Amino acid sequence: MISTKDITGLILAGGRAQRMGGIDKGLIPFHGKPLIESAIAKLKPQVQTIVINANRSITKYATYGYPVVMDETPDFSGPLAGFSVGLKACRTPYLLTSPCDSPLLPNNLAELLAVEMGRGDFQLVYASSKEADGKVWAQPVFCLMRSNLQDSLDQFLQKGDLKIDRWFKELRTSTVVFDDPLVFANVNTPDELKKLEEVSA
Ligand SMILES: Nc1nc2c(ncn2[C@@H]2O[C@H](COP(=O)(O)OP(=O)(O)OP(=O)(O)O)[C@@H](O)[C@H]2O)c(=O)[nH]1
Ligand SMILES: [Mg+2]
Repeated sequence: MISTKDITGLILAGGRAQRMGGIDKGLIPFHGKPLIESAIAKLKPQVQTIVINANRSITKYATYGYPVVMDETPDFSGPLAGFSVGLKACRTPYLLTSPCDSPLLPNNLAELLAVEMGRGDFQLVYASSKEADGKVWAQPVFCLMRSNLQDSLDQFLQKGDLKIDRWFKELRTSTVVFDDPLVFANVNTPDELKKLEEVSA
């Protein structure tokens, strides 16, 4: 059984946030508090400790009391660059990832992904959401992986590939479908931020 103490939570706050006007998304207020505080509050009870991946505002992110790791590549090459430095900083057997811009992330994310991880010989289990129309969508930035995947990921990135789904295809993976699509709602634009505040008031 994988327990809370076996898991480090990695919050991905390293993107450019271009659709948000290029400001640092993790620090935008959501219900009056920086978005990242919602992610920290949701993840904290689910993991032993947290690591923040950011490429800007490092001093500000550091005030939350967790290690802040920057991408090793300076070109904003996507979330896998964050996974890579998160795996290097991880001191537990498992790493759970979540973006900084999904403030309603599931309270049972770690629990359900860990149960699935224990059901088979999997290396990584990612979340999927069931939308109102019944369609199932992969939510690959919400995933639980074995922390020994560092070499696999670095070899993949060295090939020049950045696509998360192509890395997953190299691994033994499974998924867990969450029925409430709202828990993965993410804010990419000021308008989406406003709408999500309204529905989660
Ligand atoms: N470490 C790292 N994380 C990234 C990078 N690009 C995106 N992410 C993270 O991946 C998650 C999903 O990315 P997006 O929703 O596209 O966020 P974004 O790239 O900041 O926003 P846009 O520039 O508008 O696409 C977010 O948590 C981002 O912080 C990157 O180059 N490096
Ligand atoms: Mg992006």
